[in-house]
Order: sequence, then C-alpha cells, then structure tokens
Amino acid sequence: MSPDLREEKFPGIPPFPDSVHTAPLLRISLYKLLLQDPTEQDQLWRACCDLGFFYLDLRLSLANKNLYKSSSNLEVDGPLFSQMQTGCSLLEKSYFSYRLKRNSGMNLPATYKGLGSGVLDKSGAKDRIEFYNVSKDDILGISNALPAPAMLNNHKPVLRSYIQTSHSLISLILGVLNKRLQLPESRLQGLHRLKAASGDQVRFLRAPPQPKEDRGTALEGHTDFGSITVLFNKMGGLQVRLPAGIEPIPPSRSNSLDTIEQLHGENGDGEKWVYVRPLPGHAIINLGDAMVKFSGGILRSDIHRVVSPPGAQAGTTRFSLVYFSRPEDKVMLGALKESPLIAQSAGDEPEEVINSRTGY
Ligand SMILES: O=C(O)CCC(=O)C(=O)O
Ligand SMILES: [Fe+2]
Repeated sequence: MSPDLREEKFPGIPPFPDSVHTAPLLRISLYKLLLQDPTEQDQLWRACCDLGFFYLDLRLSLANKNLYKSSSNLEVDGPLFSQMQTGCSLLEKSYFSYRLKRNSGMNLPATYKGLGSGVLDKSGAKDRIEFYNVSKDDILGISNALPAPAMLNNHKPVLRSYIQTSHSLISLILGVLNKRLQLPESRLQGLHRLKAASGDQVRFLRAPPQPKEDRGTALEGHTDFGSITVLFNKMGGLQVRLPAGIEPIPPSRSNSLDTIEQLHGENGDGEKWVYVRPLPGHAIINLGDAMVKFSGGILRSDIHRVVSPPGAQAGTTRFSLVYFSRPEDKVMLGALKESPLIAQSAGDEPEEVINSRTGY
C-alpha cells in the first residue's frame, strides 16, 4: 500500500490498523466519471465485473458540475455525515421510545431492527447491530408518510438532498454499465427513476463495542438485494469475501494480539474474508443481486458482513449510513436480453423472473 493511502485517517476516531489484510478495492474518481473519462469508465466496469465493490472518490475540484455541491456534502467527513451521526445518537433516544411504542402493541412498519433481534447462524447467536430504514418514497412524497421518530421528521430536507444525490450518483454509474452492457440508451436508468415507486431506502446502522472476550459478527454475511448500494462509514468492521483469484492487500505491520483475523470461512474453498478500509472523502459502492439478474451474471454482487472493528477501533461505537437503490416496484427482475452481450451470457436456460418489490 502506498504511504499516502495509509495517512488517510478520520480525525477524532482511533486509526484503522495497518496489521490486518484489506480488500483491494479500486478507487474510481467521480470527477473523472463526470468528464466521461474512458480509462475511469474501464476501471468502473472491471470493478463491477470482478468484485462488485469499489471506492468512489467524491473529492471534486470542478465547482460548476451539477453533482459537485451535493456530493461534497456527502463526503464521509463532510457536513451531512456529521449531521447524520448526531442524528444517530439522538435516534438512540427515539429508538427507545419507539421500541416502547412497538411493545405497547401499535402496528408500526418494520423500519427499525433492534440490537440482537436477529439470529446469525444455526448456533442461535444474535446479531450485534441495530438499524433504522427510511423509505425514499416516503421522504419524496411518492407514498404516504410513515410514522417516524421526531428526529427524522426534523431532518427531512437533509434526507431529501441525501436521497437525491445518492440517486444521481447511482444513475451515473448505471449509465456507464448500461453502455458497457450494450443496452439501448438509458435502459438501466429507466428502471430506476427517482420519482417512480421503488423500495429505495436510507439506512442508519449502529453497532456498539463488543466485549473484549467475545468479539464476533455483528451483521451476518449477505449480498444486497437491490441494484446499487452507496455506503459511508468511518470505522472498519465491514468485510467482503474475496472470490478465489483476487488477493487481499497484506498488512504492512505484523499483527498484534488484539485483532485475530479469521481470513478463511468454514467452506475452505480459497475465498477470504477481509476488511474494507474506510477512506475519507470516499463512498464505498457495491452492486446488489438485481444487477446480477439484469446482466445475466456478467456483473457481480459480492457477499459481505460486519464484524467487530479491528485494533483500537474495537472500543468505539460504529455508525454507518447506507443508500440502497432498488429497481422500480413494477419491474420484473430478469436478464435484459435485448443486449447481445447479456443474451449470450444468460444463455437459453429458462430463468426465475421475480418482481422487484414482492420478490415473487
Ligand atoms: O455497515 C456497513 O458497513 C455495511 C452494512 C450493510 O452491508 C447492509 O446494511 O446491508
Ligand atoms: Fe449490505
């Protein structure tokens, strides 16, 4: 790893250690994508085919581009994210009253998942993360407003701008993939219109420190169900499972006893679980299962999970902020065979085509 990469730290939180393996995510520049730089588009395409995860560098220098203002707000250490972090700690309090209301029998939608309310594996181990989902359609007035804690209602303008900016980043990425997949003009973007009803969500996650003698998985391994996910976190803990053939970046310093890495999963098939190092000014982007379906398997949605943050970060509460995009509710998920490339990759086998919203 180059020294400049290691120096990229988030002020105010313990550093991500140099003693663990990390995922070799490509760094794609939003600035260059906006300029339609072909080399950058190539890199994006490669990242989406090989791993399905990459960094999007949001630090722009060109002031008059459309996305500039809102994307600089979206920087991981930028004003919006700090606001969301304050929001999250306020949310802790509203979580509590919200939970009381739920327990008192009110029929509220399942937008909140409490700490330890999910089971991780066959042993019955509990998850170690809580999250709260906010629907795009609710905030943009496409569906009826859902009951929500007061703190969220007070943040509707910033949520709206976050949703709009994340959505425009996603449209830009879809545009590059659309061309490389040899699809008709704006085909993918047309399945993800901002104003159409869809299951897009903003998610706030919070994982408190785990006891030293019992550190484990906080959120179990999964692939995202939707199309493209935009993820902001400042602390480590996110891990991706690298497919055979993609090697992790080795530690630059030998491991200390405080982080015991379990690189290999139970199946021992050569795949390795490695940390994604959070970088200031960058979003982490990953593809979901819908993109694998649309592309007839050309694009990849990689399995990932959240574990206890590595090294000195283990003692600090971890927050993350996610935007999940999904195809519009009416869309049926299947290979877009009007592209010769996708038709060839999908082959003639009949495939299971499911509805984007209902999953049937
Ligand atoms: O918190 C993170 O870094 C990842 C969360 C995640 O993968 C999810 O909510 O689907
Ligand atoms: Fe995820």
